[in-house]
Amino acid sequence: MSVEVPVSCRIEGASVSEPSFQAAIRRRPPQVLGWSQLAQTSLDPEYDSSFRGRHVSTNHQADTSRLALVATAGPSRRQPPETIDTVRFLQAVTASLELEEVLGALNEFLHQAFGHGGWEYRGPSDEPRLAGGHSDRHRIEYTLTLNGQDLGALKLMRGRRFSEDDQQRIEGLLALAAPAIRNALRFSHVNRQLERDPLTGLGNRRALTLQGEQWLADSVRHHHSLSMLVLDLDSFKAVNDTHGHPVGDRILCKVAETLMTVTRTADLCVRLGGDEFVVLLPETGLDAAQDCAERIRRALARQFVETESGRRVGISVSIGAATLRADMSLDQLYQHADAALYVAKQARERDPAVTTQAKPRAATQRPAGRPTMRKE
Ligand SMILES: Nc1nc2c(ncn2[C@@H]2O[C@H](COP(=O)(O)OP(=O)(O)OP(=O)(O)O)[C@@H](O)[C@H]2O)c(=O)[nH]1
Repeated sequence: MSVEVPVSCRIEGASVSEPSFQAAIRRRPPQVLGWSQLAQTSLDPEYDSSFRGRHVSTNHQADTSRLALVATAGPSRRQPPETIDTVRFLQAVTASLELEEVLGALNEFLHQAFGHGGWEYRGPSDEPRLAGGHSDRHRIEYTLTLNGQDLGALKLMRGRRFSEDDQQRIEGLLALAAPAIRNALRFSHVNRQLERDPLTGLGNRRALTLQGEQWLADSVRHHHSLSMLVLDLDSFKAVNDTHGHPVGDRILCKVAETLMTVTRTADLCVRLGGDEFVVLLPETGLDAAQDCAERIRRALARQFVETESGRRVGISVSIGAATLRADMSLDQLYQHADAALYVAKQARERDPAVTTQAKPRAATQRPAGRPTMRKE
């Protein structure tokens, strides 16, 4: 029986294969390994060349500041098992590509073997931090790397110290889990890219749908308000036509930057497409949403982009606001905000000095052909 099977069939297609990892596993065919064998699998110097160093950098010798091992309070009460079912372990950590689930499965195993009470994972770059259990006085932190690739850092905590034996065994399991963590990180990265507008770095329509549906359900469940702003730049076509698309692009980026500055971290700012943006405001009623819209409009009115010839191109925007009412879908919330935007645009066309966004009017209809929130 080969433990290569669950790894390759689960991971193939989602990431490149890891020949060194598979080669190492192939040399240890038995399903159940003793701890000493497992430690050798990952740490045997024979494998160092194929692994290009250890999968797991413990730093406990090189960098003691990363490792806060506190003196033991007494003898260990719980002995780790003498063997580990590597197939079951690999099946558990490769059963999902979701980082949270991979780390959950890993920590479940670690908990069974070492009885740690809590863990914290800090991913590389902008990965969210994940944690489980509770913090405790004895901590050990592993910096995870796989063939030189940063996989983040995992901190384990428990009420008694981690012995040298424990550390070696934990390293063995982390080494086995490293490819699964790497694949989950890639999956998470790809997913985030899919929800991002490449020009401005804001969320896109997909992000709005995913996050919006969740916030809408939360708002209904907890009777919280939820509001939406729909923004559309004024005469943006003329900006493009007069100054060229690169200047138009810089204006779109400036709008995104301003939205991120003016709104709260809890709000979601997305570029829906073209010169249209949406801000979703959780726990916000209509009055507060309109205040926010006015803050955005004023902030944008102070911004400009300078052309190569030194001309300053200002930014003008119309904004519609709407708040969630009973039985509204996300798309209906968008349509209400969009109707308010339409009123604001019309008012501005009649009188360019009109500044504020209009309230939604039930009777207001967009001309046919306007995109709905769901349309790609
Ligand atoms: N620079 C740039 N322009 C874009 C992009 N996407 C869409 N556009 C342009 O945005 C313009 C939007 O034009 P319209 O929808 O007519 O809007 P408008 O000129 O702002 O008109 P009003 O909304 O009525 O004030 C079009 O000229 C599109 O080509 C982009 O990524 N970059």
